[in-house]
Amino acid sequence: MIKAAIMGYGTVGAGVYEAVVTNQKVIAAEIGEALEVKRILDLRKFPGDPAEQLITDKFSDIEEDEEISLVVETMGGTTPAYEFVKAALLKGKHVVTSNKALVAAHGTELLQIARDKKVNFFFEAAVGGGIPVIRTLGTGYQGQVITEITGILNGTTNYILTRMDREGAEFGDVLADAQRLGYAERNPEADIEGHDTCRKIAILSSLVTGKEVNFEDVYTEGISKIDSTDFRYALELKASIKLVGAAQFAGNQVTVSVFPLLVSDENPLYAVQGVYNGIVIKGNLLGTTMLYGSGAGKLPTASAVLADMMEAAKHKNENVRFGWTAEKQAVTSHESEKHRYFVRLSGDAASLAAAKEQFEAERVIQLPGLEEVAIVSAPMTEFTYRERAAKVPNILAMIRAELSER
Ligand SMILES: NC(=O)C1=CN([C@@H]2O[C@H](COP(=O)(O)OP(=O)(O)OC[C@H]3O[C@@H](n4cnc5c(N)ncnc54)[C@H](OP(=O)(O)O)[C@@H]3O)[C@@H](O)[C@H]2O)C=CC1
Ligand SMILES: N[C@@H](CC=O)C(=O)O
Repeated sequence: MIKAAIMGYGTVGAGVYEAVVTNQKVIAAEIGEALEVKRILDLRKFPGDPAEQLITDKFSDIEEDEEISLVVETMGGTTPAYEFVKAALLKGKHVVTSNKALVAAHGTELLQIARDKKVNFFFEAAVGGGIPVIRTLGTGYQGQVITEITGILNGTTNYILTRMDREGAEFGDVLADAQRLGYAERNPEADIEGHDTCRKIAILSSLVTGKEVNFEDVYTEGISKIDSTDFRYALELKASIKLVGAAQFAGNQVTVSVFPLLVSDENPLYAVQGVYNGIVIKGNLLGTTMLYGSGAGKLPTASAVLADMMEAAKHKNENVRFGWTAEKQAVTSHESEKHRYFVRLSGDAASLAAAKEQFEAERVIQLPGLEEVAIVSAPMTEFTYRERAAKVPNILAMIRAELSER
């Protein structure tokens, strides 16, 4: 019998408990013994909950319990998650977490402690919710060179953008729905301003390079400036707007950034709607693949946590080779990245003339009833865009664009 503890009985933690109880027969058949949750750490009491008797508010009840060999961390944030996870690993317990803030900030150290202690530190649920992207990167892509990852990695923002696009819904209303459905972070600014996507693409990039990609080196823009007029233009361009984390790997040249992207209906990410995530991975042998599935929510996320628990149970006495080393991976400035740019301008002739010239405009879009105009630029680097934009008066907004030339 494997005895586990869950730290944090919120959306994901409760999902993990439910998954372990509901699927106990399947789990036992697969790992050859029963998996039981012995303790749950939370500050609240949960009267009437099926797990009520397991709740404790003392971490020492888990840390000091030698029967507990597997700890799941689903509290979120880094304090006290870092302290508790480190202590559990140092006690020789396996740790599974869904907490990307923890993994991005302290993953390097925690992976090393796990290696030293011959236990495992797994975090499948930290990226892509229920999508097994981390294990797929580690096993399914073995032996080939990964050149690019572009992913919709945040369920909350994709849910918000989809409803703004499809229903013309207001940003604030749909954010409240995402919170009610358990998709959003405790502080939803982490979703909206792109910080959550930033941590996720930094984690994926660290896994690809085998070195630590510091999330603080990742250029990050969120979706708070996207408005309903942007979606009117997107419709005209047969496109939609997605928040993406994008990384390119060319030898030791690595660029990683997060930004809203106009994607045409020919791009596989266009079809990724609602809380779903889609992660396009390019490899030198396989070409392009896309992983797709629920990016947030109670049971989809619990499914990824449970898979990690099973993997730890199958490797009780060994550390599975996984993660990255303490070597730092330099991240090249995002100014070298090349895009097309969708640029909105106030409608005066001088602005439009300057924009057409500076951005080598491939398209000009004038929508009825708007006292403004927009262009789609030729491809150019961020550096060139910024230099040229300084010469164009009255730019209202800019969104990077992945549009075909039709
Ligand atoms: N929700 C989702 O869809 C997904 C979430 N994640 C990640 O999983 C983690 C958990 O998310 P989620 O379940 O949504 O968050 P919740 O806020 O729903 O749950 C966190 C739980 O941990 C408890 N908690 C917080 N601090 C402590 C503490 N010091 N001691 C004991 N209990 C504590 C909270 O209690 P209280 O409420 O009383 O503070 C709450 O019950 C986060 O890192 C998140 O980023 C990853 C993938 C998807
Ligand atoms: N807030 C996150 C939760 C999962 O990681 C999201 O919306 O994707």
